Amino acid sequence: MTAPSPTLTLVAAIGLCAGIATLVWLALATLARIAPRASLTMAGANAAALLSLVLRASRGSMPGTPASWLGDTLAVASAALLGVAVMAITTRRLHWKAAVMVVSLAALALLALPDDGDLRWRVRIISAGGAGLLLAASLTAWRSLSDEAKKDGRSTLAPLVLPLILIALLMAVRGIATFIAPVASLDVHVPTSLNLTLLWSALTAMLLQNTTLAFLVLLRLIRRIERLLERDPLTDTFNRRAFDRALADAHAWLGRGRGYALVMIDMDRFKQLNDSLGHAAGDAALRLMVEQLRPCLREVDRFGRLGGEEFCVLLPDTDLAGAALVAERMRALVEATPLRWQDQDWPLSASFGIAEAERADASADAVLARADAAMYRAKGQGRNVVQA
Ligand SMILES: Nc1nc2c(ncn2[C@@H]2O[C@H](COP(=O)(O)OP(=O)(O)OP(=O)(O)O)[C@@H](O)[C@H]2O)c(=O)[nH]1
Repeated sequence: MTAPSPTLTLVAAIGLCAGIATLVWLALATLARIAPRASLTMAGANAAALLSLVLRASRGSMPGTPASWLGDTLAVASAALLGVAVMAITTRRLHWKAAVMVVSLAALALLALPDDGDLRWRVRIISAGGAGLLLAASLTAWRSLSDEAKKDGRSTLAPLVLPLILIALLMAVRGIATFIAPVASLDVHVPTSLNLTLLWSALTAMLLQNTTLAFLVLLRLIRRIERLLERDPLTDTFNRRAFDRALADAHAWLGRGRGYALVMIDMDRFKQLNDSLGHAAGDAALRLMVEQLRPCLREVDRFGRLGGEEFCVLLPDTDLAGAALVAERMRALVEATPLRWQDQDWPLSASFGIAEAERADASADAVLARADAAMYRAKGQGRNVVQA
């Protein structure tokens, strides 16, 4: 009995990985319902890779048949689906259009090629289409993850897409190799050292792309759970626990020379609004106020809901004068934007209290108490004012 050729063994290993990955992603999408759209797309990417491998491996026995063309097209489709899955996980949207367009163009180009045994243009089309789509998807994912991290004030997950950029580069290298390597060696069945290297790279890429995507799905789930634990569901501001943690962190920096200020915000005559228009209108007013005030804040600022209609903004590296400016801008904005409810305008206003952290403050609670006292002074002065 003769030993199987090393290239065939590697092709079988890649196929096995693609088959197992298809089943795992299908189970994630349908049984566990974890990131179902992205998981289903990943199942599609692996299934397309497996089918493409089988069809392209049998090219020798059925040259020039539709099966051979389908195998090449599926190779591009697999990379396209991988790109769509990456973007689905990172941007939470399915970007199909560019993928469908590139795969269709590649399919047409592959159809137009003469079947004379010269694989150079086939490999170039597959490499260019696959590498281009995957690179574009990875860069979009990178941008989306970076933007999200800036918004949430967390470290970015963007480097997680680096393995996918590497895979896109490997695909490009495969295309470039067609300009250098002898024509006869482009058939992967021929066990040249170039083909063995390419097949090992493809096996690594197959494992890498699935583990990278699984990692992204997992981290996204963790981030979502963290977000649920630290956000107020009505206004999407920090809840009391998360705000207290941010405040304690800011206070710890005070000893190292980085100050901060607080702006306490309390809506005026909110009970009256609730009693007159109903609780739903009260909720809408809280959401409206938060939406209005968000543009006043920097990425480093923290907006928290302390309870009911009371909010607090933490302004790092800010003194009392800076906090007064921000608070006055906020006060004017709330006053200028009435709540539109059932075709009627209900005027809104809020009272503001500001305080700057001082080295003598033993804890953040002392600063919070000063801002709270200032806010109550604002209420006492007839509301809709800023007090220090
Ligand atoms: N709609 C709505 N109302 C809430 C929420 N949380 C607290 N409230 C209501 O907010 C009202 C707060 O009333 P008060 O503390 O008397 O304050 P106020 O009417 O704004 O009076 P001043 O602060 O003195 O101007 C209460 O009626 C609470 O029931 C909420 O999440 N949604």
